[in-house]
Amino acid sequence: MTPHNQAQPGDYAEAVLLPGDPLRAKWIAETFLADARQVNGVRNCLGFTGSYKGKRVSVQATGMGQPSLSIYVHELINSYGVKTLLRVGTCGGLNAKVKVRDVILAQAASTDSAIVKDRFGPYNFAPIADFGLLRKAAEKAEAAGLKVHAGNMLSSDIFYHREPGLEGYGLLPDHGVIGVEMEAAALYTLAARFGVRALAVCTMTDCLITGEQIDADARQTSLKDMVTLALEVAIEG
Ligand SMILES: O=P(O)(O)O[C@H]1O[C@H](CO)[C@@H](O)[C@H]1O
Ligand SMILES: O=c1cc[nH]c(=O)[nH]1
Repeated sequence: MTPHNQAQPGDYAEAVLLPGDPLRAKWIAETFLADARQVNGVRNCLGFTGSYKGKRVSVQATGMGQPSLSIYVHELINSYGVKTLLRVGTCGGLNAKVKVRDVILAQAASTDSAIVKDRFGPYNFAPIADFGLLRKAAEKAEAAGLKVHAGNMLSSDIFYHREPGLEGYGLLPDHGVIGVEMEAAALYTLAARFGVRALAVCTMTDCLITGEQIDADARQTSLKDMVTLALEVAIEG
């Protein structure tokens, strides 16, 4: 047990899906997992373990932002022996090629966060996805006919910028950064630090160029493709 997790050793599978939203964790457990049981409820940051296609898988909410994700991921790795971490998130779109409901595989995660910057002194560390997970996700998405984009994500500490639309993102969209969310860079940095595997898979739910958004119902259905993809990758080990 940890300050943020009441699960016992062995309660988590080696592969864990990581949504920001605790209710998404519950929805994933209820919708996709067989024999799911809740393993964590501290702060309502819900965690569940069950099975998908006969293989043991867990899902744990991380809350929003890199400090919150870092706590859950640090503990999952160091107290519960988790080896494969798959973020299943939502993101904003920074590139006209990425349409609402498309899935982004975060090949790398740029960031404005001190949580990554302060760790490396004079160096600019590049947080990157595990190549094996990324390749597997890309292959499975293609086989399933899913519209996915692999590319550079921004993990920002800021949701509401003062400037409208793309203006808050400086030169990043011109340098191939295609989406913005709030956790992947910390996830990749912790995975590198502790020698485990991580990939962030995000559904684009609001386009910062056109202002188009999907409503809550459409959000749920469109997240199904992303969650199925992440589960398929998770069970292959
Ligand atoms: O939908 P989730 O996984 O929470 O991800 C995105 O949504 C939240 C902001 O609304 C941030 O956590 C961001 O990364
Ligand atoms: O962090 C996020 C998540 C979804 N949409 C955004 O614009 N930002």
